Amino acid sequence: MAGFDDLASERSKAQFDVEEMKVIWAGSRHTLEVSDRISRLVANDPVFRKDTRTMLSRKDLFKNTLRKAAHAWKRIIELRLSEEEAAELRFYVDEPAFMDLHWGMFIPTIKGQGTEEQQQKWLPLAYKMKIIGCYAQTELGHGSNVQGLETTATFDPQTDEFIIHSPTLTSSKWWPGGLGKVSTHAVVYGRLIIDSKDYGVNGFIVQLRSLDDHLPLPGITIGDIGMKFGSGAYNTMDNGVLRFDHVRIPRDQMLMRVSQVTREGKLVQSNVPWQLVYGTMVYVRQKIVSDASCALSRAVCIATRYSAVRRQFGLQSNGIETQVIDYKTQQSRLFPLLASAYAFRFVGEWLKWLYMDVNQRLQASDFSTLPEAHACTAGLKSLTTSATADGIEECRKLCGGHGYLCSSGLPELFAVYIPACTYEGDNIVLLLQVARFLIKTVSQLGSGKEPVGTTVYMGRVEQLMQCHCAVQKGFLELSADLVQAAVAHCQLIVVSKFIEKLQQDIPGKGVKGQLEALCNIYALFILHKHLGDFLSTGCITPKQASLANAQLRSLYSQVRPNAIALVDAFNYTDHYLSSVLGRYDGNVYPKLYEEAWKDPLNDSVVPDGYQEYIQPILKQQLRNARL
Ligand SMILES: CCC/C=C/C(=O)SCCNC(=O)CCNC(=O)[C@H](O)C(C)(C)COP(=O)([O-])OP(=O)([O-])OC[C@H]1O[C@@H](n2cnc3c(N)ncnc32)[C@H](O)[C@@H]1OP(=O)([O-])[O-]
Ligand SMILES: Cc1cc2nc3c(=O)[nH]c(=O)nc-3n(C[C@H](O)[C@H](O)[C@H](O)COP(=O)(O)OP(=O)(O)OC[C@H]3O[C@@H](n4cnc5c(N)ncnc54)[C@H](O)[C@@H]3O)c2cc1C
Repeated sequence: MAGFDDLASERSKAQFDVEEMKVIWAGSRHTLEVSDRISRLVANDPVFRKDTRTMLSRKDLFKNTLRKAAHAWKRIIELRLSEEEAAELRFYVDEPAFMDLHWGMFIPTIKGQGTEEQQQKWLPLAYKMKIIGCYAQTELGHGSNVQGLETTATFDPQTDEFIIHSPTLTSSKWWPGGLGKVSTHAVVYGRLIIDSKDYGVNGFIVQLRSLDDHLPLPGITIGDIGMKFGSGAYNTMDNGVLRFDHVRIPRDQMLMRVSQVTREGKLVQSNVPWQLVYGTMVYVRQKIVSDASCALSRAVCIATRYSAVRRQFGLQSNGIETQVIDYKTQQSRLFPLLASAYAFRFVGEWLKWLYMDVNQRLQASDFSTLPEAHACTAGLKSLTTSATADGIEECRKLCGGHGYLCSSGLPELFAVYIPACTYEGDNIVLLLQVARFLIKTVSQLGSGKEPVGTTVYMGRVEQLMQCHCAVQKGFLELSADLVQAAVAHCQLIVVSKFIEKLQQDIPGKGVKGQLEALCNIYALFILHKHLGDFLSTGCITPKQASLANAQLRSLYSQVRPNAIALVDAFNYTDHYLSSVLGRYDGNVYPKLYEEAWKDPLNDSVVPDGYQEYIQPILKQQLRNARL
């Protein structure tokens, strides 16, 4: 039968050791073992089903998310899962929820910005989930411009407290996930005011709801901000609105690793840079890059399997039509995305290392690599999320009409994923940060300060000094071009980290060869996409451009017999993929047919509303009534 046979025969063509590739994708044998075990545990638990998600009302959807989150927590406790296993479990439950913000932002903020005393007080409560926290930074009027936040935290020396207040409508906190209906606490970012003087934005731990009956505490107004893009999708999350009316908190609830306010109301700066107030964003952006490879690989897995099952035109001698994956146009759209998924995986691995390295240096009071870490996390977050969002949509199109069905898994994946281009920093705003960093680096070239790390190549490019002079005349005027320069810089990082990966010891028959092909596809595809820039700047000649294109075509042919095995190496369960088109067994058509009948619209043969709205048209009663 079509599908079963197709994928089985594709798998038999693979020219490399898929099991070893799974290890490379996972990062280590240990990580593969953990993710494999936990993904199956989630897939086999009926509470974690997600096939009806797009059909539920918002209230039912949200309650179901709460049920899953509670069940996940119960399983984590019962099975005594380690921190790593628990994180995998939350990942495979695959439903945005308040837990993401509690574990992903609230706890890391206390760890990164709290003093040791504050960590000792708050972290045990948060780890045991005796309190649930979120990250309340963005306001109705300001998100990108963090220094423009309006919420105030005024020190009252009489009572040794801060008064947290929302002075205007636009100062209402707006967007924080987990805030709307669940969180008991938040890290709230507001302006520190002492003796009428404004000391800029700082973080404060604020209790929002009673731990007895969950009602908001006096002076606090909270709610959900409403439905978001798509059905199901991100609507499982209670993104919230929050207002303060002179809410008092003890002085020791200001996060004081960066600066402290004494009992007398004096501000004391510690030796760490003030930018650490932005530290959680660096951490989360780094994570978002790895997550991009997951989302993109998921879409690519669906589109690749389906492209091998789907047949159109070109009857062969045996009377069977051509698999659409054999069309060169399909390959030229699909394989660069497959290569990107691998590229983002490896650059994500490197970024994780960079982040850990910066953290270790910070502990030892070495702050020298913080600007580079900020530029890399900001730029790579921007590049990978934009490419992934576009890539998921391309995968939907690669699946033709059936890709538009919710049962393909792609519409919901797209709807869940696209806000990643906005949250944790709008992608253009982040590229402007990279551009600033690049200009600063260029401006130091003449001073004898050698560029290091990801900017080391700048020392070799003489024209850069002239660029600097031009840019000094008007950063804002040239910002659209500077954004392109920032993207190019980030692409260079992605390609060079892929090459560095290939220089490592890579065991397994044929594995390295496949990765080399993917790396070359990634690099040549970028070159092909920006051919005009490369030619107009004289970086390559027209002859080299056509050689590059020919090489790209030949690489597609090289990858073709391995395509299914390359997506099998992601080791995704059918539960995680939640796609009829991407099923491991390729049994697409019978299952699509079966799925259709599950739609609530098919509960009755004659639809509700027939008598009121269809029958009168057919019987011409409406027209007669008008005559
Ligand atoms: C799962 C989904 C959950 C979602 C959650 C969210 O969305 S949460 C909400 C997420 N919200 C957002 O993502 C909001 C996005 N907005 C922002 O992050 C900031 O407002 C900004 C960076 C755009 C501007 O900052 P600014 O007005 O302060 O102005 P400036 O540009 O002049 O920078 C001053 C200096 O600081 C440096 N520096 C900056 N950032 C960092 C950093 N992270 N680390 C280290 N350093 C950093 C910068 O390089 C510069 O250094 P220099 O040159 O003086 O040595
Ligand atoms: C699903 C979701 C979850 C979120 N979760 C949280 C959360 O948990 N906690 C939290 O605090 N926040 C959260 N946010 C808020 C998020 O961080 C902000 O929306 C984001 O930082 C973008 O800010 P903004 O909305 O102010 O966009 P804006 O800055 O208003 O962007 C609008 C447009 O202006 C452009 N623009 C802005 N500034 C510049 C500039 N300087 N130069 C050129 N162009 C510019 C942008 O590129 C964009 O095109 C979430 C948002 C979403 C969508």
